[in-house]
Parts: sequence; C-alpha cells; structure tokens
Amino acid sequence: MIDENKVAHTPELVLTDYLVSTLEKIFDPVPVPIILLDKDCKVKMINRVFANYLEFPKEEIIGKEVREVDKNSRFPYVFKTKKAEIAWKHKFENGHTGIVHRIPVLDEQGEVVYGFGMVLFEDLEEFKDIINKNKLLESELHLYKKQLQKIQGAKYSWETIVGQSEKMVQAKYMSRRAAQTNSNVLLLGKSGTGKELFAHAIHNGSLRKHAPFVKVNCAAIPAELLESELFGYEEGAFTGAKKGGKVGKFQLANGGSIFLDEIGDMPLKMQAKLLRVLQEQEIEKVGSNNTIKVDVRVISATNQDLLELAKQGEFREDLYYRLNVMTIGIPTLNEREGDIEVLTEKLIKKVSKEIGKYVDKISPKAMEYLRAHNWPGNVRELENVLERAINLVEGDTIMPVHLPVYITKKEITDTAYNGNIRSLKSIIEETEKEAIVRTLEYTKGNKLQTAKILNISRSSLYDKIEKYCIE
Ligand SMILES: Nc1ncnc2c1ncn2[C@@H]1O[C@H](COP(=O)(O)OP(=O)(O)OP(=O)(O)O)[C@@H](O)[C@H]1O
Repeated sequence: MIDENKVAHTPELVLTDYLVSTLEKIFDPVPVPIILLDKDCKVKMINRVFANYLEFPKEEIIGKEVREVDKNSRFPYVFKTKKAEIAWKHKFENGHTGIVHRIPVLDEQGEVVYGFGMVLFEDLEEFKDIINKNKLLESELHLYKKQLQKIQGAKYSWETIVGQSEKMVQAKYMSRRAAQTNSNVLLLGKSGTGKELFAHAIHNGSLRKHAPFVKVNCAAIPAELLESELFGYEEGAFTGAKKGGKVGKFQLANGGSIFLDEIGDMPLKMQAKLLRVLQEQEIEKVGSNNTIKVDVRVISATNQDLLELAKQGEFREDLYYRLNVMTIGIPTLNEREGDIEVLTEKLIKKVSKEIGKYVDKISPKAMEYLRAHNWPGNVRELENVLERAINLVEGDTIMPVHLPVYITKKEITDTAYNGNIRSLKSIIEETEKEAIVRTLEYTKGNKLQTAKILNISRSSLYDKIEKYCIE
C-alpha cells in the first residue's frame, strides 16, 4: 500500500531534453497512461496511450499547462499541498472517469521539482469489475475455508458445550486438562450425550488445533473397508482400487487429531492393526510394504463398557489401555441437574435460527414436561423434540401441545402402578412395553437406534416387539 503522506524525493534532477526524450522512449510503448509535469505544472512528457485517452494529439499536449489539457486536473493543488493523491477517482474533462495517482516529486529542500501522474484504471466500470471479482473471490475463499474446516476441522469449543451441572463442569474440567497433554483420550457416555462435541473441543483446545481434526465412525464403515479407510491403499491393491491409491484418515490427520467414534464396534482384526499403529506411530497402506510415520493424537468414544467387551473377548484389553490414557465420562441428561433449562434455551435459539423461525420462548408448563422426562436419547433427543416443536409453533412460544405425546402423557407410565394389587412381573412387562413404544416413537421406528438407546441387542428388541404385539 502506498502511503499518501510519503511523497517522492529526488536528489537534484534536471529534466533535460535528452532525459525527457529517453523517458518518452521508455514509457511510450507502455499500455498504462503516464504523464510527467515540470514544477510549473506544464506537461514535459506524456505517453501515447494517455494522449489517446485524453483525445488530444500528443504533440499538442507537450508544453501546455495541465489544466489546458484537462481543466479538472488537481495537480496544481497537489503541488501546493505537496501530498500525493493515491487511487483517487477522477472525472476527466472529456467525460472519462478513472482511478488515478498524482505524485509530487520533491527535491532535498522539499520543493516540488516535477509531478508524476498515471491512470490506474481508465474506466471506473473496469475498476468496479475488479472490485466485484475480488469480492466474489473473497466470498468463495471464505466458503471454501469454511467447507475445509467442516471437512477437516473441529467445529466446537468448550464455549459451545452448554452445561453448568456439577457433572458437566467436572467433565469440561477433565477435558481441558486432557487437551493440554498429548495423550490419547477415551470419551465414555451414552448415545447423544455430546461425546463428539467434547472431541472437537479437546482438539480445538490443544496445540494441534491448527492441524486437521478427522472423524471416523467405526460402526458406520463395513469391516472390510475400515482398514483402507483408516490407513489408505496403494494403486492396484485390490480390484476396484482407485488409480493413484487412496490416502487414509490417519495420514489426513497427521499433526492433528483423529476421532474414532464407536470404537467398541471396531472388529478385532482391525483392533490389532490399530494397536500396532499406536505403538509404532506409523501406518502401512493396504497393498504396500512401506511404512509411513504419522503423528496423530487419538480421541476415541464409545457408549459401551469396553472392559466388559474385553472380558467377552470382543475388545483387546491391551488396546483398551492404550486408548484409555485419560478417560472422561460424559453424564447423561438425567444426571445433569439444572442443565435442561439452559440447554433448552440455547437449543431453541440454535434450532429456530437453523429453521428460520422466530421462536424464543417456552411456556412454564412445557418446561415442566421437559424437566420431568427421563431423556433416554439425551441431548440429541432434546434437540429433536425442540426441532419438532419449533416447526409446529405458530407464535413465538413452545406450548405443551407442541411436545410429543410420549412426553406430555407421562401419567401413562403411572398407570402401571394403578390399582397396586398386581404382580411385579406384569408391572415390569407393562413398563418394558411402554419404554419400547416410546423409544420407537422417538426414533421414528428405527429399530437399530431403539435397541442402542435401550441398550439391548437388536434380536432381543425384535423378540419383545413380537411378545408385546407392538405394531
Ligand atoms: N452440552 C451440549 N451443548 C449443546 N449441544 C449439545 C450438547 N451435548 C450434545 N449436544 C448436541 O446433541 C447432539 C448429539 O451430540 P453428539 O453427537 O456429540 O453425541 P454423541 O455422544 O457423540 O452421540 P453418539 O454416541 O450417538 O455418536 C448434537 O447435535 C450436539 O450438538
């Protein structure tokens, strides 16, 4: 950027005819309009493109006072103030509007010896075009940066993790401490409690925050693809392998963090390979004998009891200890006293902004229902309930009528105890049926998710659905 307050200084320089004709030879072929004035504001040199722009024969301009050529010229003023005018909009006498520089050149005593002028953009439209293109490029860049961050960056920080309950404060404290170390972290918590949020925050709060954060859902990738997904493959490693091979998630996360979600679902064979990577800090692509050094911090998460899985032979105990250098337990929503209110307030704002509706209140009765519910699906369930409610609201307040029946008709469960004189078995069965019906309602009939939330196997869920004749 040129500083307008800094004018050009030159040691004593006489614009001899010889010098002027040399400058003319230099600047005449240059396609940028350039003009040189002597200390009396008379034109000493003008190049051809400038003369054409002013629509004057070049020879007629030389020796004229600048205002005889362009009566709007500010050069006399610039010579008076001795201050350069950089990138000024200027309307020439012939109607052209351009962007110009006017620079007075001073000698060592600070007196103007000559003036240098040039037209930066001959046409304002051209300038506007460049500005617009620049704006467009800037907004595209912004978009790509955001997308890149979405793909490989961490979105959340501790500030975005809502919760003031004792258990939540403790979890945040532990994760802040974990972030300061380079150790692997294991996040334990039921589905929808916010484990992923914590993984993002740990990465964002660590020294690795400027490097990638890469997420892998171990349960969502078929076992036979997991290895190439994690470690990549060489060209021709197997039929159907892409030309040029593929870079694995560990390599993508190099220098940063990898978030292995649902680690409990990782097949045993892969667990052995992961253990080797954690021990050696190097990976081997599928179909390659070469090793590649990687520096990655592993943050893993599960809603399963890994030690129990280890007892059953489904999870390697040695891997468990490798992953579990720091454990952070994320509490269920039920255990987070007082958090329903703050979360509800925050989520209403977030969801209504996403949906584009102006809902910002919840009635005391509706809030009471939310407080009384036991939230098997945790914060994710609360978010879904509020999203559904905001979609239904016509004013700006969520009322009980906007909440799902399974939340407002809590007394249904209470009927299980009505009459009292019933066998324990029938009470348990009725409660069990009720829990399944409600969870199916919440998951919109998704049996896999229902089984997960209720912490039972899918086959056991099917047996119970049949037993209780649930539609
Ligand atoms: N403390 C919180 N503050 C704000 N939003 C939260 C909080 N906890 C969870 N959420 C929101 O709840 C949803 C579920 O969170 P997240 O995906 O992190 O849960 P999870 O424990 O990783 O679930 P799963 O085990 O099913 O993968 C997300 O939309 C997240 O934004």
